[in-house]
Amino acid sequence: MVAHFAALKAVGESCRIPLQYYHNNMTGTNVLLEAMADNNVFKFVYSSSATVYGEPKFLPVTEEHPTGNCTSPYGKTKYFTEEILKDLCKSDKRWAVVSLRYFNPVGAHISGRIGEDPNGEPNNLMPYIAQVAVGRRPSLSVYGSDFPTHDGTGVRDYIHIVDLAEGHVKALDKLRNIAETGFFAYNLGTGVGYSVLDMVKAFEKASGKKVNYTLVDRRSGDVATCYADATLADKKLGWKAERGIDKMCEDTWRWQSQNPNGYANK
Ligand SMILES: CC(=O)N[C@H]1[C@@H](OP(=O)(O)OP(=O)(O)OC[C@H]2O[C@@H](n3ccc(=O)[nH]c3=O)[C@H](O)[C@@H]2O)O[C@H](CO)[C@@H](O)[C@@H]1O
Repeated sequence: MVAHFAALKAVGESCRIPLQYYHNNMTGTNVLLEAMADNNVFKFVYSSSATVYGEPKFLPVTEEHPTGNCTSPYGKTKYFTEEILKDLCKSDKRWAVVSLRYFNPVGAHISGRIGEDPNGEPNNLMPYIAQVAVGRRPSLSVYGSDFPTHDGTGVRDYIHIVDLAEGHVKALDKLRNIAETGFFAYNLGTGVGYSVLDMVKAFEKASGKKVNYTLVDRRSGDVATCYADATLADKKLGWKAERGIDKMCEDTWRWQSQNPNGYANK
């Protein structure tokens, strides 16, 4: 049996206060691991994040890149949890852990019925763009236009949520089929970086709507550029991202235009 740990990511992301981040993630990890061992479950997929790498020292970022120099408390919880899991695997050879380091998940299910509906004002780029396009918010604030990137705005590796889900299925298959134990980390990204303004343009094309924006100061903790080398996941899990930026925007727009208020007022 294989357990999945996505719930803790949701808990971490819904908390704004660093102490709560740490408390929820760290306490949750220990309680879960004990409960698993008590029930003879030693296989585990962990939802980690590219934020464990902090400000990239080289690009594209491989799994060999040093971790821990995180720029946010959220990133640190991901790093600390990975460290706990590595120690666990070293000290008890029964454990096999796959840590999936997500780059920037976006998009929605193709049906338009399952999508992202953050509470309050979105923190992340894609839901913000989608809410501006649908008329729910007047304008996007673009955080920083003086980064050393092709247009001055931050560059990220956006990955379609369905590709990400398929990465989990591959990770589960691997855990089911290997005799090997230990800690294994894989980047889940496309290997391509797009700027904030690239995303705005792609979304305008997919939706046919204007996305108004204003250039404002940088947001604290944001790095200039981050994108993955995802070849290890291809080699070891047989996974690679299949959906590009147009598909990410089309599917997000289908969800947002069919559900302008998210899951409310159906
Ligand atoms: C350091 C950190 O906590 N990173 C998290 C953050 O990544 P990250 O900060 O990269 O993701 P965002 O979607 O928030 O931002 C992407 C890019 O858009 C810009 N931007 C964002 C919002 C906005 O209103 N205006 C704007 O210009 C940002 O400056 C950045 O350049 O969210 C991801 C998706 O949940 C998480 O996986 C990451 O772990």
